[in-house]
Amino acid sequence: MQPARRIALDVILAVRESDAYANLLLPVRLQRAKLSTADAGFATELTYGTLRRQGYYDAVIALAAGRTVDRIDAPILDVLRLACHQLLSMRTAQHAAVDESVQLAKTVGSNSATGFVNGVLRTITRSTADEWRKRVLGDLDGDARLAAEFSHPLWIVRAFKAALAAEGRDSELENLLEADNVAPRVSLVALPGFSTVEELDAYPSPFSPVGATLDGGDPLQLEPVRAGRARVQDEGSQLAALALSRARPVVAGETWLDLCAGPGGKSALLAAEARASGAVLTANELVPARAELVRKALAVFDPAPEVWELDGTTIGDSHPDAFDRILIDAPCTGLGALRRRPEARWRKVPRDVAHLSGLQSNLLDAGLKALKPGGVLAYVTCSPHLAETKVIVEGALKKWGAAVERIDTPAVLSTVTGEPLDLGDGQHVQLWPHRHSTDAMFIQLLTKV
Ligand SMILES: C[S@@+](CC[C@H](N)C(=O)[O-])C[C@H]1O[C@@H](n2cnc3c(N)ncnc32)[C@H](O)[C@@H]1O
Repeated sequence: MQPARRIALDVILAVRESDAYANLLLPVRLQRAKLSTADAGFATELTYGTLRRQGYYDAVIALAAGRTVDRIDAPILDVLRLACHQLLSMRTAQHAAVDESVQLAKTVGSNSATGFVNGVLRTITRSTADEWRKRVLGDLDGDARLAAEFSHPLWIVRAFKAALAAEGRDSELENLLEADNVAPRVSLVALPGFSTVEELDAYPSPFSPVGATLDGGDPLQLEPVRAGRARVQDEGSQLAALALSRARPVVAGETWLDLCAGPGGKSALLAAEARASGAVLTANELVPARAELVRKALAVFDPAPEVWELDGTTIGDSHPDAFDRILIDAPCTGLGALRRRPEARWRKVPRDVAHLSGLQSNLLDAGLKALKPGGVLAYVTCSPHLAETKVIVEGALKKWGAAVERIDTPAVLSTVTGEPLDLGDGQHVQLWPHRHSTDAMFIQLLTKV
């Protein structure tokens, strides 16, 4: 049995059985197995592609098996999904995909399950990928058709549709869903004062002045990354941190707070910006294990910024009118980062939005209390869901009345980026994978009068 397929199946099993994150577990398994570059690439495509397109493959499997997928043993269903990806989306030879899948099924199921896998896969091989597509889409139309075709839960398709419509970009929904199914290239940040884009031997990113894009290869092989002078970071995240640090000139001695800092990516960039301008950053993270990651991310600084472990919703009472700049990179559904977290779309449920939006409102309210009059606060999410973005900001503006004002965030970012971002109307920034090749990051700068 090919080790690449075994690894892909193990990761997919762990994602389902123990809520593992594929993007964290897979690199560990690949490194341990010492696969060749080609085999590691094959395992990666198999794992991520299967997880992303799971909804679509389930529809194919249900048709081929003549039963709904909830009536198939979960590990056997995982084997079938893996095979579907090879048969319908990759150029794997059919006999290899079928035979190896049957071998995999033997390791996780009974003899009868092995026969079942063989039968279902033989049925799938009798039609082309295009014929299966036609069968799956059948007479579906509208959002349901897009959900099936691009393998997204229907509620997420509808949330994206509403967020695009709010910008008059209704016609871009297919492009957005498609972009979620393509693995992004690795994006790096060169921490100012510690590294440079030139040193990273990568292409300068189009928008972030401190960003670089790798064409391929393992970023951990780069010395600046290993030393913590440069980091893997989505370009949208870089722009969110820079929108705050460069919103206006820094006065030496300013106090900055990153309220929800774990695992520390934006804190590291803010700390570098603070160091260069004489400001003092404090990071805060509720979850102790994640606060440790923040300390690790900040270890390159001497002295390293303090890391607190407070509940951010209490910061307004414990530190009223205390900070010149505050970043609230709020806990969110992460719907804007689906291309980087292949299984995430199947884990989220609509009630997550309701729970998180309450927390987001409380964090924003606390942050505004902790902001000095005249200070700048950046409210950021890596989700474009309106209930986590504009609705939260509008709620805070309503509550605070004339005491809080929006800052024209697109205007601020236009002074930061190399290329114009081509944003919609309004004072917020909504980045999009299909337009900017970034996560769908939302950024709103606010000031307290
Ligand atoms: C979107 S992540 C932040 C990502 C981070 N800014 C970065 O760039 O690496 C949100 C973080 O908020 C933390 N969090 C959740 N509830 C919190 C609270 N009540 N107070 C402070 N942090 C909280 C989560 O544990 C999570 O680490």
